[in-house]
Parts: sequence; structure tokens; C-alpha cells
Amino acid sequence: MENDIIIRFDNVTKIYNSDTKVLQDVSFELERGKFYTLLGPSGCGKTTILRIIAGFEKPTTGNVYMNGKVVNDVPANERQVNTVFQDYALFPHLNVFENVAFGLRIKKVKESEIKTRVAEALKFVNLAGYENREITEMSGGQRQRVAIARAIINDPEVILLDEPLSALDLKLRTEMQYELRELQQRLGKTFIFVTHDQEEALAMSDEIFVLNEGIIQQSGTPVDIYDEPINRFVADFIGESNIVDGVMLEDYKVKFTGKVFDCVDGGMKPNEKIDVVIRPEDLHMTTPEAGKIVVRVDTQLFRGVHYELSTYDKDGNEWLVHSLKQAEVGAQVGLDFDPEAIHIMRLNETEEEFDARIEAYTNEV
Ligand SMILES: Nc1ncnc2c1ncn2[C@@H]1O[C@H](COP(=O)(O)OP(=O)(O)OP(=O)(O)O)[C@@H](O)[C@H]1O
Repeated sequence: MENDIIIRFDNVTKIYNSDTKVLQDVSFELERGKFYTLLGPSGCGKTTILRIIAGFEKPTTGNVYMNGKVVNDVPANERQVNTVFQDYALFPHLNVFENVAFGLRIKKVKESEIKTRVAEALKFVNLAGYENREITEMSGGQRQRVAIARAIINDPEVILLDEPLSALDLKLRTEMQYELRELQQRLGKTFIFVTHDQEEALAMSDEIFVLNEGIIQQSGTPVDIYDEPINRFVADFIGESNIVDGVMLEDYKVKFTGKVFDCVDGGMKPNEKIDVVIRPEDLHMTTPEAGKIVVRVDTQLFRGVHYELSTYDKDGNEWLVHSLKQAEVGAQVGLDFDPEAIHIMRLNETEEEFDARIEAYTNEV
């Protein structure tokens, strides 16, 4: 239903003063009440998308819609959007109460209403009772929550979060991931979260947009993107991958490392060159005789839950393996995998082409 679409980008391009395109024909639709993540390396255009949604920047071409209306020229303060910035942008000279109350004071809301609403917002982020604390006396995680309380106090429809966890240490970051996700679900608002951390994106999102050089490479649920990356960039960026050159001989038959394997993919030209991806956790160690690929174990690291092995085949391809069993460095071992573990990626296939092929191919089957 069009009703449920809160934000829509229609072929949005952004060119700053020079002629480099920071965003290239970006189109997407965001539904109300979901948790979205923009994921990509530094400089890929994530923050630019947030700034366009917030109204701090205008698209060079294309249209941005909110609730079905074009908002290209609507100023930031007239949009139902609030931002939580990377450094939280809290006022160090004001206490917690005044930081959260700030937006309401600007709007000249009555003092008694300010009190009630600040108390509600602080309760929501589990900071009831902290009203009189100075910002400088709050921990990193608590400051984060103050910033969120400040962002939700005006009851915006959309909350933008620009790398809000990057200043926290690993343990606190993980805690805050749970907390933010839970908070988003309780609030029922649309969250748009920017990060370059793929684990964070996988853990928190309903849907992820993977960006590179101003182009959306792929969008989908964390599971879809992890299981079916459409190109080398996405496969590499989302988790660890083994990627080798291959040839799709015909439907269900792929050749790589000089051997032919059964797979579950198809819909390509005969003998088409492709990239093959196999995730390290899908490779199982066995004897060299029983293995589909024979490799030599080069290094082994204990990672707590599993061993991470770096191995090489006779052609010099590296195969990362996650194994519960220990291996012997220098030993020859076999690697086994299921046909379903072989992911095929067409060279230069766009997301639309990928979707169309999968649909046509699965219909055929
Ligand atoms: N105001 C501006 N004027 C000119 N160029 C800009 C401006 N803002 C951003 N850029 C350029 O646009 C590109 C994308 O920047 P953006 O901040 O959107 O990327 P990002 O993915 O958020 O990166 P990061 O993770 O490093 O913040 C970069 O090359 C950046 O230098």
C-alpha cells in the first residue's frame, strides 16, 4: 500500500560543487515503522542520503517524497525527522533535562508540558532520575540515550542515526545494538541507521541498503544479502567470503578450480564467466581423498567458537574455513561443501537484472 511508504527516493542524484556524482540515480522506498540501514565504505554517500532526508541538502536531480508528497524544497525544520549524530552533539554546559528539553524550549512549549514530556522521554530510554546530572558525568552509553531522548521528544516520524555507535567500545556497542533495536520496536518509528560495520547492519536491520560509490548495489533483508550477494563487492563487504573465478557450463553445473560441481543456480548463458562465492562456515574439512577441493593449511587462529583456517589450493586460491575441529598447519586436507553452499554471481549484474533472472529462472523450475 502506498500509504505505508513513508519515504521514497526517485532517481536521486547529488553532485556537490565539483562534477563528481556522490549519488547516482538512487531509488528506494522505505516503509513506516521499519529499521533500515545504509551500509557502505567511507565516502560512498551514506551521510549524503541522510542529509537529503533531513533536508540539510537538496538533490541535484530526482525527487524525494515523504508521505507521498515531494519535499525537495521543504526546509529541515518543517520535516517530521530528527537526527542522532555520531558525536551526539549534546550541549556540555547543560544538564540532562535541559539537553532533552532543548527542542521544546525553542518551540516555546509550556513549562509544565516540557516537564512531563522530558520525563516521558527519559523514562523511555531508561534514564528516569538522571534529570539533574551534567552531561560530563554521563557514560558513553548514557550520552547516547540522552541523544535519543532528545531526538524522540518532538515525536518525529523518522529518526536518522549517523554512525551513533562508533564512539563506543565493543561490549557497549553490542549492548546498544540490542537496546536501539528494542527501542525502535517499542517506538514503532522508522529508523534509518548509517554504518560501515556489516555486523551491526546484519544484527539490527529489517532491511539493508549496501552502497558503493553512490550506487545502491543491493537491498534486502540481512539474510537475503548474506546468503545471496549479487556481486563481489557485496559478498566481500558482508562477512568473510571465498570468491573465485568460475564458468557456468549450463543450469546446475559450474566449473571452478578445474573441476565441475553441481549447484542450484541457473538462468545464464552457456559457458558464461561468473564469480563463485562460498562462505567459510560452509566449508567442511575432510580427508584429501574425500574432499571436493584439496588445500594446504597455511595458518590457524582460534576465534573462541571456531578455528579460522587460511588454506590454499594448488592454483594459489585462498580458502578461508571456519571449523570446529582443529587442523594441523602445513597438512593437506580436503574441503567438502553442499551444492547449496555455492553462490553464483554474474559479472556486472544489476539488482534489477538479478531479481528478474531469479524470478524467470525459478518460474521455469
Ligand atoms: N558538502 C560537501 N561538499 C563537497 N563534497 C562533499 C560534501 N559532503 C560530502 N562530500 C563528498 O561526498 C562523498 C560522499 O560523502 P558522504 O559523507 O555522503 O559519505 P559517507 O558514506 O557518509 O562517508 P563516511 O562514512 O566517511 O561519513 C565524499 O567523497 C565526500 O567527500
